[in-house]
Amino acid sequence: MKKISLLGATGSIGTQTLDVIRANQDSMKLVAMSIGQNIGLGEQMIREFKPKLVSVLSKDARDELFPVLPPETKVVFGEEGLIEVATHPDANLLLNSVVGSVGLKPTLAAIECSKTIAIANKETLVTAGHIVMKAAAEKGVSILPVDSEHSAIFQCLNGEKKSEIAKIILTASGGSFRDKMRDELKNVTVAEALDHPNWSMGAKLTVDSATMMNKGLEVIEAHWLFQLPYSQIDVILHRESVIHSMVEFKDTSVIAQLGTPDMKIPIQYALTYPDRLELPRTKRLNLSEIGSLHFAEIDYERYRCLKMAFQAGKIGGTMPAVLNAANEEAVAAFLSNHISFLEIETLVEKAMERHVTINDPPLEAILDADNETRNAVKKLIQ
Ligand SMILES: NC(=O)C1=CN([C@@H]2O[C@H](COP(=O)(O)OP(=O)(O)OC[C@H]3O[C@@H](n4cnc5c(N)ncnc54)[C@H](OP(=O)(O)O)[C@@H]3O)[C@@H](O)[C@H]2O)C=CC1
Ligand SMILES: CC(=O)[C@@H](O)[C@H](O)COP(=O)(O)O
Ligand SMILES: [Mn+2]
Repeated sequence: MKKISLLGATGSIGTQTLDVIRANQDSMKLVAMSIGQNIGLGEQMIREFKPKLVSVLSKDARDELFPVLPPETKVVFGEEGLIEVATHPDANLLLNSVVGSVGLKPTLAAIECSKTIAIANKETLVTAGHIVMKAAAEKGVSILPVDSEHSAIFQCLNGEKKSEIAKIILTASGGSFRDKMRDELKNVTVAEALDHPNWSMGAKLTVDSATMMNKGLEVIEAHWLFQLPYSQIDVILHRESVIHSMVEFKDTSVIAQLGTPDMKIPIQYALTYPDRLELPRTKRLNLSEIGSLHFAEIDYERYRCLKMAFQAGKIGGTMPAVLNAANEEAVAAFLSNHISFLEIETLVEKAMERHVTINDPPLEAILDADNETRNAVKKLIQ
């Protein structure tokens, strides 16, 4: 039985994870979960899945939720609450689908308690991949990818030798503005940015997809998950999001993983690995219906966030945490209409320029870099 702690239950990945658990109650059980501010949806979920422990964003939210819940549900809050959910003694697997670098500490705490990690929260590996992977290796804990590209590569690598990989190739849809020239991006709106051509996802990730910072975060995530240098990680534009990523081997052979753009596929695979279960309500891939698949080279001047992410990854140390923190603040400011779309990349660039990298940083140095960067970016926005 998979006994699951779920962080970010009310989000896009969280709700789809609960769909998978609901359909597989004979082999999966929700033990603990966290929500943010969506108390209404959280309450419905608690009534349906009856987790023993729930974490909410704030003490006020806990006080609002606590009286309406069954007495056997324990409600906690804040950063400590996320850690309590991630380390619940009855759980054997953490699915981390909270958004942002707030996901890092709970992941590390769960590894310490020897839980299997199904990781959707890409910011965990972007900010502290070296610490997370080392801790997981020491504890003998598996880190199973949920992100569609990383799940694809994980599936392509099944049984293959790492020494025989030439490169991994992440596919990128190009996001909401892929058919616009760079100077057409000056006045784009939040609503336009949130209109992703292929995937339905949370707001932050949908904007990241439009700037291609998402692909940049995924490049860094792949570097840590598959322990490959950046010279062996490539990105290609692929409009349809049908090929979720590929691996090219030394002998030029390429293995790709395909499927309809439905996150329930990689979520369920992470929860059932190494087995595969039926996924009844997901549309089967019909290539003759799709007709043709398209590919194009990335223009790194058009997608400067992707270029900066490669730079941050290669610099290493605290720089990826700075890239990520600046991006989180800038995207939040764009979503609340305080800055324009193109200012996102300008703010990330300024944050990277002002930062003096600390190599092989301990966790405290990463958290400091994250915090300092957020303050600096907030000042630039005022
Ligand atoms: N959506 C997708 O298809 C994919 C997502 N991912 C990654 O998975 C993660 C989640 O993405 P997604 O589901 O789209 O995001 P959503 O914005 O849809 O959901 C985020 C979840 O985190 C909660 N949350 C937000 N901020 C905080 C906080 N400060 N403390 C505690 N909880 C918080 C939200 O609570 P509430 O809503 O209640 O406020 C919600 O439950 C991201 O890292 C993303 O990059 C990776 C691949 C695909
Ligand atoms: C579904 C998923 O994994 C997202 O992270 C996806 O990668 C977004 O697609 P693009 O960033 O390619 O637009
Ligand atoms: Mn992805």
